[in-house]
Amino acid sequence: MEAYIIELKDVSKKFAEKDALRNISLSIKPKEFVTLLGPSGCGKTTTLRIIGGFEQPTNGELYFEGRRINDFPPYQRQLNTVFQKYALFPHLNVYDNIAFGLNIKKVAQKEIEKKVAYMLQLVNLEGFEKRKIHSLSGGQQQRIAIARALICEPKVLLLDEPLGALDLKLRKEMQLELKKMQQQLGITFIYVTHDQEEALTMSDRVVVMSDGEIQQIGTPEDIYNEPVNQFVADFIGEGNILNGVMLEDYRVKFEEQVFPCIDKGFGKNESVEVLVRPEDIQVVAPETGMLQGRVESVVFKGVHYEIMVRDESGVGWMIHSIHMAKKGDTVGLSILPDAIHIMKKAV
Ligand SMILES: Nc1ncnc2c1ncn2[C@@H]1O[C@H](COP(=O)(O)OP(=O)(O)OP(=O)(O)O)[C@@H](O)[C@H]1O
Repeated sequence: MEAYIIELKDVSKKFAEKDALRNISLSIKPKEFVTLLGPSGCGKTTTLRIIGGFEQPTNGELYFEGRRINDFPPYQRQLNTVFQKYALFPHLNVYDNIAFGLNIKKVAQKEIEKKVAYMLQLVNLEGFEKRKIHSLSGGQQQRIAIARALICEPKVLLLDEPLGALDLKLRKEMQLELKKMQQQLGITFIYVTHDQEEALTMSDRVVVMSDGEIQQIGTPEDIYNEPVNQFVADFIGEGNILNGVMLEDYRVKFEEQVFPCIDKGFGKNESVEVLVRPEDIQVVAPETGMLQGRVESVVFKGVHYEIMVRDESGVGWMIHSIHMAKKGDTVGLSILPDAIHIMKKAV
């Protein structure tokens, strides 16, 4: 078996004068759950459409199990797509919608019955065979769309914001269900979303994109804990980012406690960005803190308090803590060296 099921090599896409994608290279392994994540307009859908064969790259190569497929039409690629809008046939019932692809292929009716039953069980809608599409909720319709896409057993399923139209609670439920389905079937999923939490919850690897380029590819832990630049740090979760810090100043500022993390290939006089996540800062007594400051605000967020502290040099710090603090109090802030992430400064 090929090491990669899908490979994009230096893929670019121009629409008129607009660069929608610039030199995208991406290798996806069989059975991986890979998510393309980024803000609106960054090129996620264009990447997916190029993989699906609905769009031709302006430059670059596309491989499926090691074979170049640039010139293959969509129906000759062993993949299928689920869109945000379910695109079901309103005049057919649930059974006929799911069976559609197999009917086209003239598969025996007995076989189709068995497979539709399995699919309905997989998407948790047993007994829905005869239901009309318009009588289903949004979540149910999307499950049918997923069943319809999976019944032909594609090797790769492309999903373009498939949960975008659902409310938050249902979305979260479906995230877990989709992940379970993907593991059960052993199919490669390439998933598009602009929701960072969704990407972190579901993916084996996340591809963070901005403005037609890949910023970082990594496991959810990698991109959360070790973002390579300010864009990724900002987009994934919340963080305190100190801009343009000189490592020398920074060492002095944190009283040498952070010296170990300077050994990461950055020069001592290099200007860098420093990221500290809000949950990695502890509010302590003023005399024991690395920094001292005044509490500016405290907001209860359900699982934690969001505390804003302005330090003596005027830098504002956001802290997530399970302990309350009092507005106006002078406090100390303590940060473990491992929680201080140094990133390349944006050019
Ligand atoms: N058919 C097209 N003609 C011209 N420009 C296009 C076309 N399709 C996409 N674009 C442009 O290419 C860029 C990338 O679009 P794309 O739809 O891939 O982004 P996206 O990250 O999926 O955004 P969203 O989350 O809003 O769907 C955008 O600037 C978009 O306007």
